[in-house]
Amino acid sequence: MEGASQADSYIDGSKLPKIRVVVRKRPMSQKEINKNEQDVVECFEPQTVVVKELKEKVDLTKYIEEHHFVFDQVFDEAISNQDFYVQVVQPLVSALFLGSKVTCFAYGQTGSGKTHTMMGPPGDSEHKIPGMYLLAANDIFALMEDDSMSDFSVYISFYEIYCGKLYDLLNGRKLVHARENASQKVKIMGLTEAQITSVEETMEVIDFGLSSRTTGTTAMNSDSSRSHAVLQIAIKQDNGKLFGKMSFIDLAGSERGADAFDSKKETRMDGAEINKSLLALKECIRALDQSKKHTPFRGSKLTMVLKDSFQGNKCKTVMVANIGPTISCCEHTLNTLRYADRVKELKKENRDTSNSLMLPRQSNNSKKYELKRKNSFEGKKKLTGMAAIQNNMENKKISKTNSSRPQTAAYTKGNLSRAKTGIPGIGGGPTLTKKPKSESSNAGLKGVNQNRIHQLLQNNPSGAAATMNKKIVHQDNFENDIDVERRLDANIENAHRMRKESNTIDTESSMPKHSMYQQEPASSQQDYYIDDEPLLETGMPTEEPVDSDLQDLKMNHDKLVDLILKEEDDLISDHHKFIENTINSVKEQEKLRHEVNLPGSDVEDYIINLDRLLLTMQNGISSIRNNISSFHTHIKQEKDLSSKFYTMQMEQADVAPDLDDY
Ligand SMILES: Nc1ncnc2c1ncn2[C@@H]1O[C@H](COP(=O)(O)OP(=O)(O)OP(=O)(O)O)[C@@H](O)[C@H]1O
Repeated sequence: MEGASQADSYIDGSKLPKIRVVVRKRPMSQKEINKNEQDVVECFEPQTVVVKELKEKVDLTKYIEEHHFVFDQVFDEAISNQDFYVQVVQPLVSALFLGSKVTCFAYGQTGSGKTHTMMGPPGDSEHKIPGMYLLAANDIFALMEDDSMSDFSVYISFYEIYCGKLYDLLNGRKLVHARENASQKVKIMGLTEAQITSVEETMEVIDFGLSSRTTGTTAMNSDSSRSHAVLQIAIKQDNGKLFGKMSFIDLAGSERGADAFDSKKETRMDGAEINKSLLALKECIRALDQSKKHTPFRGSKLTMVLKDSFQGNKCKTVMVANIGPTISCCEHTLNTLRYADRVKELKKENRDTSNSLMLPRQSNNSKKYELKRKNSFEGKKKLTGMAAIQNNMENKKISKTNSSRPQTAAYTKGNLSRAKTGIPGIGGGPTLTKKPKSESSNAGLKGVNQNRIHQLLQNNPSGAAATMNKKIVHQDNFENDIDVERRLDANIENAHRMRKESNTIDTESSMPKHSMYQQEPASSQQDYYIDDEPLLETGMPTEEPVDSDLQDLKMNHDKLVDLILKEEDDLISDHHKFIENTINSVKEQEKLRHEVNLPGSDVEDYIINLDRLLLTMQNGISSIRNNISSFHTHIKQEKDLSSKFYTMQMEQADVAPDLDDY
């Protein structure tokens, strides 16, 4: 993307397809370079990615099998976050201001670059490379300055889905529950939604959420690769009505699905849940892509809370498949690409072999939409961002640790003035003056029109970062050291060379030069989706195990895991109710005891009432203990089923056909 001007790159949000699937390859890490690992992934922009898998025959000779995939767009290791944003996420921001619900998923194995893409690499505020969250926030607040948006406000929520449960990252990781209301809308009860008015506040809030994400109480749930992180930015009218919503989902490591059959119960539970949610996600996106009447959003908590992002013509979704480059992650890379490929099967006519973008780059079509302006919402909050969150938490007397979170120098308010952030693009943009409400409300019943969005995004502040591309690429690295810079430079040069050299894919020349490699005849390899069966043991969310007995076992196991997770939820809420009832009962008993001591009291009446109260308590205890016992039985069954599954799978692997049979 070097050299592409912002104007050339602008993609009109109204022209976006419902689903886009893009691939982003990360560069080699220093560790991988030190280990002399091979780079086995080649991206042929704009749409093709080729993975060279090293295989072994029974006679131990090695050969390469090439896997070709085609997506809406692929990006190699040379792409910076800024350029990636302009190509992939900025069109979503444009669609957001047309009133769409837009969603960006980052999918891939642990360490493939999901967080790097969404959050940017770790770094102090001076040298922080922004990820998609902040780049989008930057544009959102630039667009919010438009006169037509004066009666709208921006809200942010940030939560995590771990083992089928929702945790509010802006409220001390408090457990919250999703409920479907009478009009079948899914609401997360009690989820913190903070009003934000600037990029700086957005940064503070995200940073706060992330700090509570990494301070989990157990080693297991503090591992971010085991949970999905959902960041939602909502634009609401002043009367509280939702106008548009942008959701970023940093998905759990895709390889975690394989943990469904681990030896530890905890690991199995969340492995099964991750597996289930990634499968359900794929089905929901496919349903959206194919405009199906039924969307199976009830398949998992993840898809349930994102229900409104899967329905309606205005929903726009981008799935980013992050992949690693090396031979050691080859299997996971293939699984990621297969998953992404199934999310949206590109129709033949969309498989572009030319070098042009599939998407229209610019539109003159100015689509206007009508919005009713209503009187100011009286209950509008005064406090915004972190101040609102902290105020809220203080009011609720939430744990000390959260409210007294140490502010890092980088994110302390005041340190974050636009001019000082050091974030490429923030501070360099045009100054847009916001008209007073009375003036803008004379403007009529309009929102931001497409031409205006185009104009603002073209000139947007983050566009200033285009001039810093080289710096960004250098800083988008692992250890920020000189070696890594050199390596990245070399990688970038390589990528450019490859791009130039390869309008057609030459299997022979693009094969890694290594003595152990022996080229297998490229017979079937021109075709796509070679060796495309899902493999259970790989960690790829699995659809159907190879054998029907295994399939039955897996289905039963899934059901049992669902049941256990439900039992856990029910037990916690039943226990809560029991405690409340017990407190009331104790108060009543205390009253009875007081009354029976008064002169002339009816002792027989006292005994009857006491018996009633004790019986109710006893029934409560028995009911909870029965549920505990049934829970233990299911846990045992799940363990047996899991080891039976594992044994059968191993047996099947033993009798797997010889490679030569293919
Ligand atoms: N495009 C990139 N350019 C430079 N470095 C990258 C890129 N993508 C990823 N990295 C680096 O690779 C390492 C792993 O990336 P990251 O933490 O984003 O992976 P992840 O998929 O989010 O893993 P997890 O699931 O564990 O959160 C990090 O050091 C990150 O900075």
